[in-house]
Amino acid sequence: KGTTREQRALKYLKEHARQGDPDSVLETFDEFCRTQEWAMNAAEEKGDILDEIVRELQPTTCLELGTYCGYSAVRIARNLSPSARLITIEVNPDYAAVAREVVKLAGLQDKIEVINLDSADVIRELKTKYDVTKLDLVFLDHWKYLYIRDIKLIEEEKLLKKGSVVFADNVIIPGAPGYLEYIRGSKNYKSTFYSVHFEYMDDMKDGVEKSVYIGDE
Ligand SMILES: Oc1cc(-c2ccc(F)cc2)cc2cccnc12
Ligand SMILES: [Mg+2]
Repeated sequence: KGTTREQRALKYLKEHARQGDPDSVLETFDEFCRTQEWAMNAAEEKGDILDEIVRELQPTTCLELGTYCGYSAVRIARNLSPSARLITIEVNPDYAAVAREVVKLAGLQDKIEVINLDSADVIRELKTKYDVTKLDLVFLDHWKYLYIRDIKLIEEEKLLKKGSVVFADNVIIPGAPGYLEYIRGSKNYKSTFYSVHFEYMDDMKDGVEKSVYIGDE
C-alpha cells in the first residue's frame, strides 16, 4: 500500500473534515475509525470523560504524553481558554508528523505544541526550556510501562500543585503495570477509576484513572 494507517487517516480527514473546525475533525476521525480502520484514539466514553475534566478544571497548562495522531490533543485544546496551552509529546516521528497536520487542520496550532522527543527528556526541561511553572492537567496515553517512570519524574520536577489532575488511559487494556498501585497507594493523590469501553469496540472494556494531586506544592 505504501501508506501507513496514520497517513490514510490524515488523507481522510483532509478530504472530509472542515478546515479550522475541531469538532468536525474529531467527528470525522471517529467516522474513519468506525467505518475504515481502527485507531488508538482516546475517543467516545474516554473522550467524554476527558471533555468533562477539561471543562470543569479549566486548565491553563496541559501536558499530554503520547500524541499519536493528535486526536486527544485536539479534543483537549478545543475546550481550552484563549491563553491556555497544551504541550503534547510523541516519540515516534511519523506519528508526530501526522499529528502536526491534524492540529493544523483543526486550526489549533496556536494552542498545541507537538514535541517529537522522548517524554522523560522533555519533562526534565519543562521549567527551563518550555517556560512551564506548574501543570494543571497531565494526560498519560503513551507506552504503559512509562506511566510510572514519567509520573515520578513529574513529581521530582515539582510540576504538580494542589488540584492538578493526572488522567491515565488504558489502565486495563493494555494495562499500566505498576502505575495503578503506585498512584492509588500514594497519599498525594485522590484517584477515581472509570470503567469504559475500549475505543471503537462496543464489546471490549477498558479503564481510565483520574487522579487529583493533593500533595504539598
Ligand atoms: O488506547 C490504546 C490502545 C492500545 C491497544 C492497541 C491494540 C490492542 F489490541 C490493545 C490496545 C495501545 C495504546 C498505546 C498507547 C496509547 N494508547 C493505546
Ligand atoms: Mg490510549
